[in-house]
Amino acid sequence: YLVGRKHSKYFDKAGIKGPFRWPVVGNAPMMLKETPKTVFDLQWRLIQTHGKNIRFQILQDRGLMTADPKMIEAIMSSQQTIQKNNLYGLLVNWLGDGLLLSKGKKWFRRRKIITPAFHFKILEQFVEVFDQQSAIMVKNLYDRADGKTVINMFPVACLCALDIIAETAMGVKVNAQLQPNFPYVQSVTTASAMLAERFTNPAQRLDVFMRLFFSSAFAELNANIKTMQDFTNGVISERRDLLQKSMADGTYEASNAASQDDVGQKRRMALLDVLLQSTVDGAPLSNEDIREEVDTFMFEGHDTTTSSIAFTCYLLARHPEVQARVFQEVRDVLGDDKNAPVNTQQLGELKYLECVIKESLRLFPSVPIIGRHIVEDTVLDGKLIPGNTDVMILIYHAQRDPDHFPEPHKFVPERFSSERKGEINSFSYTPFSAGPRNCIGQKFAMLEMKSTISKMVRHFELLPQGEDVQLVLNIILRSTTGINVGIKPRVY
Ligand code: HEM
Repeated sequence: YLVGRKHSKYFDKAGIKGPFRWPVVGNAPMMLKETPKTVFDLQWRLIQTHGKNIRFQILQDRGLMTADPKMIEAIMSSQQTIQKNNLYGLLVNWLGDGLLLSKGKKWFRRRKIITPAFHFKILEQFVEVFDQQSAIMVKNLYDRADGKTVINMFPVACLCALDIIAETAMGVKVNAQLQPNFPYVQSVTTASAMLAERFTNPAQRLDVFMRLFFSSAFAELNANIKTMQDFTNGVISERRDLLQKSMADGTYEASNAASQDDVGQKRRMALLDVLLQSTVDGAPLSNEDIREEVDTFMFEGHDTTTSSIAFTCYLLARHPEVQARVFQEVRDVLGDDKNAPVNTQQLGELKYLECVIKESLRLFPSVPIIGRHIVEDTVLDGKLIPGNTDVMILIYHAQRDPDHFPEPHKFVPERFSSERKGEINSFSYTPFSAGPRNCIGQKFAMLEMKSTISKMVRHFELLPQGEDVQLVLNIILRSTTGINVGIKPRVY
């Protein structure tokens, strides 16, 4: 009761309003009729009625939703507000204290150690992997390239993204695209789907309820998590042994670039190798520390890029004039040999494609909402926000705010052109978050997306086949109707 009084007092003083709250239960009754499909509309109505900062209460939990760039800036820029909220707890059995979930000193130290793993020199060697795996993706699509067959791009891009992240994070090929029933691949896809289900189904939120009412699903989820962790642990031990052996026999090269192996083949550093060589206060990271981080890359690094690759293909299929411009640029930069591999410099020259991806991430941000927990009373954008408040940053709505984006629902890649630089308020557009807790994989993701999407456009004309998307918040942004296109081989 006292917590409630304090929140009411502070929110009133800050002029933050919200929908009617019932005694004790707050806004819980309003939420009963909402689903992950209706949540975006609900938030939009709340913004229209109460403004861009909205207070809410679900039972004893008090919260603030915001789509206000000034408030978003205050939250994202501050070191005081980097703790995640309870919803992320669903991921803890798999990701442990990895970078996405950790807090306080542990997060700070880990972030410092992991940052060099995403150095440009490391990312540069991954471009070959992006290229090879996207080549497999397009090759697999040719038998459906009749211009009529409806292709849901989500599962297609998902297997490609899984192959890419496994090879770059762990240095192993899992061949998801060639043999999707490989146990590790099955476990990642099954566990991701089951976690998404838990996310959308309030009855499955708490482990105790899962254990009591969904015991077989819970056992299946845990078995899949175990399969993934056993696999990651195996890879880590193997690569630690290799590293120690090479140090012992003098063949170790402490470098962040690719080196040659015994048979003269180029050996790539995986993100995991960088972590194996890192130390905290002189001591190496333990296998368990590394496991949490590698699993975090596997999780954060595949569904997000999948969603973005799929939505970008969808938008290109439905905007032929934009697609024609992308195709022209791709031909100008990459040439007419569809199968010639692409390098980092060329990807850097695909400037219009970059605008297209950015605009696609504006309309369809893979991470449409970020949650934080404000632990102590904190002044944010001149407003005193009480401690013990859950925050939801409504990235999706901030990025469709008509005050900041004229014709907000229209797909206009030119918004991001260099001539119009500076027109977009940085905190109304944050698909990768911003500030100290932003996405560490942003550059990795951009290179990967440019590689896969340019490959699609080089090989196929994308056509507007299939149902339109029906957005649903399901950890990341997905569509209940698929993210559909048709494809026709390009002849040139
Ligand atoms: C289109 C692709 C991607 C999008 C839109 C995206 C978006 C985001 C966002 C919004 C956050 C902040 C989450 C929060 O505050 O709760 C985040 C964090 C993170 N992302 Fe990404 N991400 C993408 C790809 C990747 C990739 C490819 C990797 C790894 C290879 C990655 C690794 C991470 C990690 C480790 C964090 C946690 C960082 C920290 O808390 O210090 N992401 N990402």
